[in-house]
Amino acid sequence: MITVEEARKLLLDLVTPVDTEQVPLALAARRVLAADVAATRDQPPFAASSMDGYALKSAEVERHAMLKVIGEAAAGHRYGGQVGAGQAVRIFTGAPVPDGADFVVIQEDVERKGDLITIRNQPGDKSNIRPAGADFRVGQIISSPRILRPEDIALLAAMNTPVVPVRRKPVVALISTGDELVMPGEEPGPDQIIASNTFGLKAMFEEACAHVRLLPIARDTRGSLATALDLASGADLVVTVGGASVGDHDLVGDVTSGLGMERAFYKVRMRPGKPLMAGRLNGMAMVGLPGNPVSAMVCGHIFVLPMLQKLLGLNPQVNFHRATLAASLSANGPREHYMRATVENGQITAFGDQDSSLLSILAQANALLMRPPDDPALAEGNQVLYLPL
Ligand SMILES: Nc1nc2c(c(=O)[nH]1)N[C@H]1C(S)=C(S)[C@@H](COP(=O)(O)OP(=O)(O)OC[C@H]3O[C@@H](n4cnc5c(N)ncnc54)[C@H](O)[C@@H]3O)O[C@H]1N2
Ligand code: MOO
Repeated sequence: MITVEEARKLLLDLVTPVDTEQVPLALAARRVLAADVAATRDQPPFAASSMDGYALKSAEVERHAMLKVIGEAAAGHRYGGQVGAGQAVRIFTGAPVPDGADFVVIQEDVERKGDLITIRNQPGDKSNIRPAGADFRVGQIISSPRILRPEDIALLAAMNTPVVPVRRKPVVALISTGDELVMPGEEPGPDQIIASNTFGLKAMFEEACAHVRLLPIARDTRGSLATALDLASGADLVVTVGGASVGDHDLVGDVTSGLGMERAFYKVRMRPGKPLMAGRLNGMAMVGLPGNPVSAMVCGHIFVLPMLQKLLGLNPQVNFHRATLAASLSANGPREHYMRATVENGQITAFGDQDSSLLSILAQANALLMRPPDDPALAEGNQVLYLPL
């Protein structure tokens, strides 16, 4: 059996970055920027007032000075003239500072009567002027690749970028397998349960910027599975859930082999998630996840998310954090173990029952505590690694 690290490497070898597309800025949030974007203007494009007040010459700023107001500059409407000695221009936040002025006295420090102002309080040294280009200059770059956050979107907008080059969303076809499954909302028969994995995985992959095609549940027959796999064609990645183990009704391995899959590996030294398989099927990367609900979700985090990152042109990574054990742990077996756990204030506690069918415990967890293979028993207070959920 191969290690988690080896499996991840083989999985990443199955995918290459998808092509790019142009999307309107308003639809670019959470997409992956595919090329550097350069500012096409300076911001602000002119020296601008940062306060409401009066623009004048700094040399004339002193308590009791009296100046004549000769005009007004508002945001979007500059004052076209020149500010001379003894003169001031009424100015508002965001307005271009008129020629001749190099200081803005805030209106709270001024008393106005008609066209005359008197500086009542000594203004500080701050000029209240933002120089042209203070925020960014023409040519300043937003570098790719990056997932566009609302903060990046605001900057792209300010740089006057109405259309943004992003990676197309990788298409993931998701197939649940099993006679026991019905869709949420359907009436399950007495021996049936509700398909949960595909919905959890769909949410996970969509959060990672994939376009997910949820295909009909494949029944435990070769024909049904082959039909579902056929419906997957055209996807960048096909993910099956269940039917990966050794039981008589676990058909994914057989059926994909029959369809010509070049298998990359089967089985990983990991818990949960041992019966994981992967390969290349009809030009698509194919991952067969184990059916146990927690196994499928954990494998989604550990293996499929890095594949999506690579498809999106990002550097694939699984970022472990460190925490202190709040309760002791018994020795680990030979498989790398991902334990559902809660982290609070740097203290981590694994749940007592780690059965891979227990979604209710997964939903309470906010971390997967990682135990390396053959890790010895650990006392409270030891440092461990975990993945935040
Ligand atoms: N003799 C052995 N039996 C099993 C082994 C083994 O090594 N030898 N491995 C166990 C491990 S570990 C896992 S994990 C499971 C994986 O089995 P499959 O991938 O074949 O999954 P299924 O048998 O189809 O289902 C397992 C379990 O999960 C439920 N399931 C499946 N799909 C869904 C879904 N979409 N939503 C909700 N629940 C789902 C299914 O009903 C089963 O209860 O094999 C062990 N057995
Ligand atoms: O790997 Mo199974 O995923 O241990 O439950």
